[in-house]
Amino acid sequence: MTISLKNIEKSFKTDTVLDGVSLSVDTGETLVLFGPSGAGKTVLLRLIAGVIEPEAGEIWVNGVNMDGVEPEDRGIGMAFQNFALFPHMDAFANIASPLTARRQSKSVMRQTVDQVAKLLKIDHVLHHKPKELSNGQKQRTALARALAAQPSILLLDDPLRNVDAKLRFEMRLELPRLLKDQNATVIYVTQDYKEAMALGHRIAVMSNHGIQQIGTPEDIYLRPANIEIARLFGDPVINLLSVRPERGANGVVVNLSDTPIEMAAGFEATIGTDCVLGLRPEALHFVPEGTPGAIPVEVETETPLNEKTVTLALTARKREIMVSRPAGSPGPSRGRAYLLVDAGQALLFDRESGARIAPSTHNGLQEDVA
Ligand SMILES: Nc1ncnc2c1ncn2[C@@H]1O[C@H](COP(=O)(O)OP(=O)(O)OP(=O)(O)O)[C@@H](O)[C@H]1O
Repeated sequence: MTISLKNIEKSFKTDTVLDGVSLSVDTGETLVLFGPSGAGKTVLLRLIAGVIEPEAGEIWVNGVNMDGVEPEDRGIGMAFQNFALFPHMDAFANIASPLTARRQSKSVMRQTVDQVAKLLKIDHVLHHKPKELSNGQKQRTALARALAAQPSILLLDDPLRNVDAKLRFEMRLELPRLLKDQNATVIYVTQDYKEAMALGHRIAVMSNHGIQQIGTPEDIYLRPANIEIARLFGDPVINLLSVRPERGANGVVVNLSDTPIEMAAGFEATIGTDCVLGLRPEALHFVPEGTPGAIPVEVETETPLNEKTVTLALTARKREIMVSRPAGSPGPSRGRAYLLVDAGQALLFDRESGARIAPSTHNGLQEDVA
């Protein structure tokens, strides 16, 4: 089942929420809608579900225009933020409700409910009524109900929002497997970039009434369309430093701590312009003094996190740089140190517009931007 949106426009009174949104989702694909609160993610799901109507544009499901098709006739499963559980039924009956309606046999029903309940870690509360469930459990019950129905199209609105960090981590690993088994076409809303990267075959980044960028998690992380998107993905956040590229001995360079960093090929057009250099904390590496191209810095603090160690360092002009390295790997905890930049991962943005500057290839063409 495919979904295709063409130039969708939606306003509430005078407030424009979506201004010309187009996207398509393939059969079996999980597309994540990611963006800040109020970006219009829920509104987009509700439009696809048919609960509200767009002012303009078209919604196609599997090649059929949904204009005038009632929500219940669209064959779409949903789990929305407000749970919408039946209060008089226990969690089991809630999850089983779409199967009951389809007159599934008791044993198939039991098996399906048990499987999703186990996966979502609510198998111990199946006999609880909604009022006896925590918000996180209610949310997982609603998600379990949507999954148990095994619809070909599934719209999931931030289904792990109220779930604690540890469980979310586990779900990020488990959910893609289940969705793959079901071969469902999924649109999944989240505000958590790690969830977006773990679950999405592609991610659509929404803000300012539309989709700012759509691409694979790798595209978005390594080739963000602009500074705003670069900042939304990654923890610690990407380092952003004002620079003016110059011509160096072997191509274009930018200066940090009075040391030239050689950029990858293709940035000649940026020479002398005001740019912002984007360096992911993991694209910086501590190296011994005297390593060619290394930048001198002063290490201020070191913070051990679970799987990585994050170091705050200052350049000669007291600009802050965050460096991240795998936990347990050696690195300085204070004082003078030297950093080598992975030039292939260094990004340049136009300082005025914030747009990423794509390097031109040797034949003068720009790289493909998603
Ligand atoms: N029925 C409505 N009437 C008026 N305004 C609405 C209505 N539904 C949504 N909006 C507005 O549309 C905008 C987008 O809302 P939406 O719920 O889609 O955001 P979101 O991206 O899903 O945010 P969150 O991540 O917080 O759920 C908001 O400014 C909201 O106030």
